[in-house]
Amino acid sequence: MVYTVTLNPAIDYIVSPAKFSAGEINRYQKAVYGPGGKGANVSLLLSSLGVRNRALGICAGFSGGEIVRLLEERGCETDFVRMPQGHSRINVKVCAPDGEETDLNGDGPDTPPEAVEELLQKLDGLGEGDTLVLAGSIPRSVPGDIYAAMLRRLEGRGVLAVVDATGEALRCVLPCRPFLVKPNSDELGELFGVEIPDVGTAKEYAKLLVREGARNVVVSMGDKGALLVGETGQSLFCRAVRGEAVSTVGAGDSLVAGFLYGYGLHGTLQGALQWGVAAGAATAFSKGIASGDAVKALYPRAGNPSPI
Ligand SMILES: Nc1ncnc2c1ncn2[C@@H]1O[C@H](COP(=O)(O)OP(=O)(O)O)[C@@H](O)[C@H]1O
Ligand SMILES: O=P(O)(O)OC[C@H]1O[C@](O)(COP(=O)(O)O)[C@@H](O)[C@@H]1O
Repeated sequence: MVYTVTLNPAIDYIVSPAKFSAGEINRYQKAVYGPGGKGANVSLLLSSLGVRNRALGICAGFSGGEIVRLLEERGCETDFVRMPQGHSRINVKVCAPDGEETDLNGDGPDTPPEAVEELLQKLDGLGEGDTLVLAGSIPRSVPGDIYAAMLRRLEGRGVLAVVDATGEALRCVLPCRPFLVKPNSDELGELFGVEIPDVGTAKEYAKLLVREGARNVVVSMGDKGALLVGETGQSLFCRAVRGEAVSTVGAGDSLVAGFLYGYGLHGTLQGALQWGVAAGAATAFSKGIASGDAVKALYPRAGNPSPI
């Protein structure tokens, strides 16, 4: 069974004004909104692909209730810790007519240690055959090494760990030997204080994450595609599917969901990467997270990942 954890879920509110200039009134006609936050997005797409999973996390207030309701409405099993104070964030995504996207992502509500402890206890039942996806930002009030603490708590239980995090939260999980980490190229660059202009540079720095403990690293590179570097020295690149991007919000989370779906289907990193790239594109080509059917329809257009 796959479990996703979203410490900082959100309602994603996506608007596409006819013009967008900072400092001015920008009017839009219709908004698309849905449950968001990285783990929640992974759960949404896995459910739509028919992979049984449970979305865990911490939420608060009216928006937290709505996030859970929307997830369940779309077929997800949920088990969120609900906090009595504050409210989960509403992240506004502005898609400008020139294709540029602006994200306004909140900090999230104050999250006391008791809420975190309640969540940790929910993880105690995981064991052999389970996959745990830890994804997204950590609210300020929660210790920055919480993902590493979760993985240490599960050590020796045979749980496959996937981490989509940034900065120190990512770095400190590496000694726990996660099965997969998925920075995008900007996040990988930030970790080392460098720019990642091309696949060759991405490979060089992904290898360093493997040396620090990651078993596999997927570097997502937007409309270029995605690179995988594995602990066996294997590196594969899969070019992005060509098409017109509508909104790339959730493309990275979709890549993670597609990767897990493909890994379950084929049992190979190559198959996993190809499904991941198809899923990322399917979401980039739609507003909001793509449906499982859209991912399956796009899969034949995703090229075979090849050694690089
Ligand atoms: N414009 C696009 N066209 C085709 N595929 C895309 C596009 N943007 C993203 N993708 C696919 O989705 C994956 C994840 O997107 P990316 O933007 O790198 O992740 P994140 O959302 O984490 O920044 C990419 O590796 C790519 O395969
Ligand atoms: O937790 P963070 O890093 O603030 O990110 C949250 C945002 O990222 C998303 O999960 C989308 O992530 P990706 O575009 O990286 O896949 C949104 O749903 C959400 O608003």
